[in-house]
Amino acid sequence: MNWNSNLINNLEWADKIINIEGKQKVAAEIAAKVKDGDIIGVGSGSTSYLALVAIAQRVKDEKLNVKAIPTSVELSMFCAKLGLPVTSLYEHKPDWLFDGADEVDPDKSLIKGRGGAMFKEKLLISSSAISYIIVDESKMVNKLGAKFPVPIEVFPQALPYVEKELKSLGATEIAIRPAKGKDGPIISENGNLVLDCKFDEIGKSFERDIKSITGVIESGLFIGYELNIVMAAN
Ligand SMILES: O=C(CO)[C@H](O)[C@H](O)COP(=O)(O)O
Repeated sequence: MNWNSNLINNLEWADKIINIEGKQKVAAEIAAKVKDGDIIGVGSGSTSYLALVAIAQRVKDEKLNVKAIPTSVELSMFCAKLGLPVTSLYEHKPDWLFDGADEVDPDKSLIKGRGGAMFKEKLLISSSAISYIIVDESKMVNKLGAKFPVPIEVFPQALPYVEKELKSLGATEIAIRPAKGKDGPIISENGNLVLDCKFDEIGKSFERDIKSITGVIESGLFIGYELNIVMAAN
């Protein structure tokens, strides 16, 4: 068993990753982009984890000087475990980043945030010169919202107001994301609630419309960003 597979086997969700071989192949392609001195933004989720493992392997083998900016506590812990030095947006701007997505439409717009990390993920994508989004065929949709609701991070006391505003934007279902392993709602890494919101139609202005509601920290809609979609073969 090599170094990579040891780490992957240690993950509690390793056996749940769909199309692991295809994603590992793409992870190797992403790792091949690493240059000495790079500052790399690290997205959250299982696909990002596979890319991180491949990058850490290259860094270790070739003794590269690379720093990561993780988008969640989970990925920060993985960076530590993999021996990848971590930095922050205070000190560095990412040269490039990789991340996953829950849905990708034909215009390369995304829904992200199954892991609840969309605020930091959007901050990193907005701060980075180049963004690689790793997906497979299962993430491709004709229309955003086809498979996933839109995650929205909300300041807790703003909940009644935000719900009212989301309904007037056309939300047909609004669910407060429940925690696992704790009673009550999930609390994001920024101390907020996460709503999962369904809309019949997601218009081009929706990302801006949702963000303009006082109390909304961020949504998982990524519309009109310059993204490189990297597809894992099935
Ligand atoms: O946005 C995310 C986390 O907030 C993830 O990138 C997205 O949920 C995809 O995850 P996975 O690679 O595990 O399918």
